[in-house]
Amino acid sequence: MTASADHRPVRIALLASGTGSTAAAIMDAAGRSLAGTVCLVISNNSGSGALEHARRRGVPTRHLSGVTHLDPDELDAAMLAALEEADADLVVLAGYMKKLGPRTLARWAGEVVNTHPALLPAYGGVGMYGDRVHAAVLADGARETGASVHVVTAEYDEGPVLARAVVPVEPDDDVASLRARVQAAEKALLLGWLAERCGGTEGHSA
Ligand SMILES: Nc1nc2c(c(=O)[nH]1)N[C@@H](CN(C=O)c1ccc(C(=O)N[C@@H](CCC(=O)O)C(=O)O)cc1)CN2
Ligand SMILES: NCC(=O)N[C@@H]1O[C@H](COP(=O)([O-])[O-])[C@@H](O)[C@H]1O
Repeated sequence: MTASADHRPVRIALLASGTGSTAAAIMDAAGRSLAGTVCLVISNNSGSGALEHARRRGVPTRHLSGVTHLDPDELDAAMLAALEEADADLVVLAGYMKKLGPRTLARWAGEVVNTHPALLPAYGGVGMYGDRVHAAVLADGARETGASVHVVTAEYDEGPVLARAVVPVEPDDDVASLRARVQAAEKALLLGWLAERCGGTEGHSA
């Protein structure tokens, strides 16, 4: 399916915790190579680069976290309300470091996706995020790693994998060089999947 049922551009909400380079890539593609629109960017980190990228592009933002809502159930309800208000069709976790709650998952069942910087199920689950993933790959002496786009379910990284890209590990890699190579492949993979989901020109092979 490309546009949503009423043939409007797919409304994409982004959740991100940190630098926001993935979120920025999606915002830059929206309305150009990607037939979708970014309707909201939410972060648990009020100082995140993701929120700054959104503000510079005139995209609405929200800071929702354990600081704004001490009770996890209230945070989940606030997340649901913010996404409903934004009329989101699709929710993309683009470097979001907190567990998405059950109310939000139930409302967008199957329409919440995450990008993970490894070939799931390898190097996934609790504690597996950001540079910790790349460090574990290097510590194991793995010859290849990659990126995965998967459906978000109740527990971390357990949902069905929708797309994956294999990335070689070079003998002289450190965390920074491996991160750079994986994140380049990850953005291409995610934008390609989004183009197939929403309509667009950046097709990809799974
Ligand atoms: N309900 C779900 N929520 C989230 C998922 C998911 O699959 N289901 N994926 C994560 C993204 N992620 C990996 O892709 C991931 C993020 C964070 C963690 C983790 O261990 N987090 C720590 C806290 C880290 C922090 O506070 O900075 C923890 O929970 O102890 C694992 C995997 C996003 N949400
Ligand atoms: N387990 C989740 C996880 O590790 N997500 C990773 O966080 C990075 C965010 O980078 P960005 O803030 O520059 O987009 C991305 O590489 C993403 O795969």
